[in-house]
Amino acid sequence: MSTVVSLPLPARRGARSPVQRPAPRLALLGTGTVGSAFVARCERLRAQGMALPAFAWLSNSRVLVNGEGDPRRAVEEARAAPARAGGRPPWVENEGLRSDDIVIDATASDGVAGWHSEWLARGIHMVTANKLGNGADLARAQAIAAAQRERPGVHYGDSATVGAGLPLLRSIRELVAGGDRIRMIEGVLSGSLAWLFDRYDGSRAFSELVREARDAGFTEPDPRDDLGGEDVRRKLLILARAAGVPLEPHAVQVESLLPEALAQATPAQVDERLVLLDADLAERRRQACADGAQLRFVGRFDDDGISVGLRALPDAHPLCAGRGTDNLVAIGSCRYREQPLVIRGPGAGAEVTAAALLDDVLRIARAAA
Ligand SMILES: NC(=O)C1=CN([C@@H]2O[C@H](COP(=O)(O)OP(=O)(O)OC[C@H]3O[C@@H](n4cnc5c(N)ncnc54)[C@H](O)[C@@H]3O)[C@@H](O)[C@H]2O)C=CC1
Ligand SMILES: N[C@@H](CC=O)C(=O)O
Repeated sequence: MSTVVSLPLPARRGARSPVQRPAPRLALLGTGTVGSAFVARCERLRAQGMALPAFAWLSNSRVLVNGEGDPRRAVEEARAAPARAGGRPPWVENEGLRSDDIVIDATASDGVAGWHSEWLARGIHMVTANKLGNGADLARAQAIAAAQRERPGVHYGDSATVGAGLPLLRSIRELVAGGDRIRMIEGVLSGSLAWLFDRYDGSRAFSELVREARDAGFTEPDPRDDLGGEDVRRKLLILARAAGVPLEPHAVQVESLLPEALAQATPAQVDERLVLLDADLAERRRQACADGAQLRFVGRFDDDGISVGLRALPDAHPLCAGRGTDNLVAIGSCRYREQPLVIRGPGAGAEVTAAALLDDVLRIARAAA
């Protein structure tokens, strides 16, 4: 298998009717926890007879590899490639994509998210686990929405970005399309923090659990994005914007769990500084237990504002009912005025996220057929 230099359009074989278009192909960015699980799922289902678009190429920050052979071997090759010293990412010069192809963003890269609207404008479908498309600056989310309006047949699949594919975004969009108004969204939106506070019973240090959550693939590549509340901020922004409320990131009040020395650490220092979390969280847990409460990291959006932070909730509070990586989200609207609509289920992990990406790919492939 060789590194791709360029991808010219394949020669057309035989006669095609003028309306027949080449089959869409997949181009995967990111071969880490989520990207490699996506490829494994595709190839498992393909082996079981499911019709799926072929891979054109896969890329990470180091190399771009042709995916037309065995994509699992392409992932191994990409993951084993040596680090690159700076410069533009490997796919920028050589992407060779054509309209109707599907780019899957399984990176956490701000640079890649900056390309989403560009690909849509070129008629290339996007499927993303990366929240920095619709969950960062408002101007970027608006550019993505504008590109979709200008190319109505071109799809932006973002179900993996909130709840790792739980039917949260879909439900909000359908309620709004049906004339409803979303008045409130409240819940546990971080799978890793849900898992951490579910497990944190005082028998082990919080920092030890953070390492376990990271190794299990629940956290962001940099776990400070979870611990600092950034990940939940992004998800709340995505949900609020889907509800038709165009908020800027600074509108969200974020209570970070990070002590300053951990927030300022270099990536190489993060692991050793995780212990700095322990004393404060042990005290907050002790206080919560004394009050008959449990710690939950909660995001809330309503007419009064939007906030993210750690709350001590009474044991019987509905948001304490989640287990493991469960996200548990209540949506209040004009339709669901008395009792909120509640959506609960696993909200992090490579398998559920890869499945959400593939669901979006399949929706696009079906629409294109
Ligand atoms: N782990 C989870 O449960 C969930 C993760 N996500 C999202 O999935 C995304 C990926 O997460 P992980 O797989 O855990 O991260 P990871 O750190 O394991 O993998 C990231 C990959 O992106 C590649 N990459 C970075 N910059 C790049 C660039 N400019 N061009 C091409 N490739 C680039 C890296 O080389 C690496 O292969 C993140 O945005 C995360 O928020 C979303 C839902 C759930
Ligand atoms: N790090 C995220 C992964 C899914 O979005 C989380 O903990 O929920």
